Amino acid sequence: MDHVQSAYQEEKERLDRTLLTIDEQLDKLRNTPVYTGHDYTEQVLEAGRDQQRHQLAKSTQEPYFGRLDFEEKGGERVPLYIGKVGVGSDSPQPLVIDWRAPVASLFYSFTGGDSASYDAPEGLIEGLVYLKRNVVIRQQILERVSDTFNAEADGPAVSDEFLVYRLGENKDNRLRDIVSTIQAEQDQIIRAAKNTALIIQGVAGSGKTTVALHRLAFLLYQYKEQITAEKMVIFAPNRMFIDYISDVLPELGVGDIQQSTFSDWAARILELEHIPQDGPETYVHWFDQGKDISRLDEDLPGRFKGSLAYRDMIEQFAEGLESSCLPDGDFSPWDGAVLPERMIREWYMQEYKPYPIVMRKERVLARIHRWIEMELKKAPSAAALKERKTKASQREKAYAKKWPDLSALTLFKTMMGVKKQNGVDSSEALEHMPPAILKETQAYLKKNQLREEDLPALLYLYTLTNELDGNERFDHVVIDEAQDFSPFQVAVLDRFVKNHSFTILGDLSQGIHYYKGVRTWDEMQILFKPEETAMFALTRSYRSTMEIINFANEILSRGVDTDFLAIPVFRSAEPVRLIHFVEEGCERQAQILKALELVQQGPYRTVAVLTRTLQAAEELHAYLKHKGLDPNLIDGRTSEYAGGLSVLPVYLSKGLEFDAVIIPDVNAEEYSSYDAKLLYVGCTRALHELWLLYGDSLPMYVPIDDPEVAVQGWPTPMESKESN
Ligand SMILES: Nc1ncnc2c1ncn2[C@@H]1O[C@H](COP(=O)(O)OP(=O)(O)OP(=O)(O)O)[C@@H](O)[C@H]1O
Repeated sequence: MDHVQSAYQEEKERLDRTLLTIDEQLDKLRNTPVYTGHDYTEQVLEAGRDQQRHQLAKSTQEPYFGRLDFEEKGGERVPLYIGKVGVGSDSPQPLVIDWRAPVASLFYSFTGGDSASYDAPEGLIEGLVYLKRNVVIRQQILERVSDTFNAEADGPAVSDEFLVYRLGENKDNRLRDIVSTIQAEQDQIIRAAKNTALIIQGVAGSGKTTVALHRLAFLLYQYKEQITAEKMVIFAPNRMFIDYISDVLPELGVGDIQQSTFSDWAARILELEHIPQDGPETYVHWFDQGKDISRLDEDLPGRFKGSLAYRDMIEQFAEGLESSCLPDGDFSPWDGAVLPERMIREWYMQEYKPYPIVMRKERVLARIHRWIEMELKKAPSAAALKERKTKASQREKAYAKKWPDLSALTLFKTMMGVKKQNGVDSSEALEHMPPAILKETQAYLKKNQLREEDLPALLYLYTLTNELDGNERFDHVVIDEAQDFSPFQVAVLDRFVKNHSFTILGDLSQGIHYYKGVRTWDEMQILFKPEETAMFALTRSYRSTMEIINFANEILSRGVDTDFLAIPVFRSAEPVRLIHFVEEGCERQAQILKALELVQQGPYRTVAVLTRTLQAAEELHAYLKHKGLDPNLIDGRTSEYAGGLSVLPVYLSKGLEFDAVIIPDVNAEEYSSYDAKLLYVGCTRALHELWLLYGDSLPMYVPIDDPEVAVQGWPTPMESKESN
């Protein structure tokens, strides 16, 4: 029997034994009567049994995915089986170890060599690794056994073979977990300590979103006593993206973590009736009209309203509120009774000083109410009492109205000079506003409109004037696509999260929303003290083939000055294809259809056509439908991702991935010299195959001259056959 066969046999026997033991454990649990009484200890025990029942039922289909043979210094060599869920046993060695347990980190961090170590609660544990093995089990059937390290057979290196096999698979319409192939650079981020603002620059396809989701699952396991799922949140760029990633956490056995867009969350906190959210109109404005972005920068409303200078301006305005809130004059509930201003001021400025201003206002008004009630007791007759009560009620209401309305929205309008409020002066703050931005903001505020870019300011005003309650505070915040977030947004979120516990992930090379977001990570890092933050880089791209990554890298290095080029995993497939085609009307669409039909002959489950504009996507979608295909249009309003064939503008493809991608209209006219990043984003969406169709003039950053990275022309019939 050769090595592969004997390894398979060995694992098959071990799997049979494991499944049997899990069955026995499950039987035992199922035969234990469910406790329904009122005894608290028994209830806790029952909850534990219930969770165990669930976990065992889950692990019985695919109990583990990896094996690591480890010999702890001074101990014996033992095989450790690693799965999504830990399973105990009668012996000290668990049957299956949870992938998040300290010892399981060896499975991911070990990159070959003579010795290995991992951090355990009791300190650093050292030893030797003999074997690292991947096992694929599907519905209790052992499908594949693959050794990525075998000290006795292959020598010192860990091979990528299993990873490449996994990456070569076609994707369905959801992001998946990667527990069986987490790479060392990713594991380091997943297991990083909780109370740090981690900032991760990761190239396209380096697993940022995936790593963030695994990190949440890890944190919940590692800090189960300190944090809860409901108080963790992942901010994603849009609702469709949330749908796209929504399977990963349940696959990892984790529920209840909030997944939201910043706008949805902000609107909830601020109790806004309408959610100000960038939609198709905003995108068409910024993306479809080919802007010369060299002229734009700090004067962009999104950039200014995301800056720390703007935050400071708001802070200054909020500080001024303290002195302008209290109405002038004594309070008199009826003629002859007076509560002197001096008294009210003392309550407001001294007794209630420690509280935020909204609470101070509430407390002062409540105190005045109590004072009125005391005074009423002194009324000489029932008739006088009645009369005083009526008067007091009117005057109390009138007095309350003399205080400014401190809701965040009204304060914002006041600050912008659109609403007048007693004594509140915003002139000093407004001196810092660029006049054009102020004018534009005033114009839409007058129409009772708000924009997404105003949400950080509103939230900041809210946090400066209110006390956040426990339910509003997060244990951990993940920001995905963070290059499109502003420093001010992060500064605001920092007030909502405990201990700066952030995972902030993004890719500056994909910063296509140039009208907002950051240009360097320093813009965010300066929000934290050096000991509160750490920076990581993910440099390998796992999504796309070598051919696609090399091609996309060329676009980036020719079109943008960048330090962030992706390193591909050694996975080779079809060359990138550049096709010169006729651009006119129907002919153009017919050729896109032809490309699509050729690509769809491949074994792909998800294919996308990425157009330059929304209008082009709508037209192509209609055409393909008319031709009997079943495409899904993604237009910026879509909240579910259906997979299959998608048609969408290239700027909406960020974060998504498809087995094959076709990008039509790659012309210098459509993709100006400022759009290299946009095209880079489009190209890096493809896992296995990428076609670009162009008319007369390709943008100068597209590498047409390098046969190493792309071939030209339609595939010959021979090539089509070979590729299938
Ligand atoms: N260690 C890994 N093993 C297997 N697949 C991986 C691994 N890391 C990432 N992937 C896969 O690579 C693809 C890209 O992952 P993901 O979308 O999380 O990357 P990203 O960095 O967020 O990408 P982008 O910034 O381009 O949107 C996914 O299909 C993911 O499953």
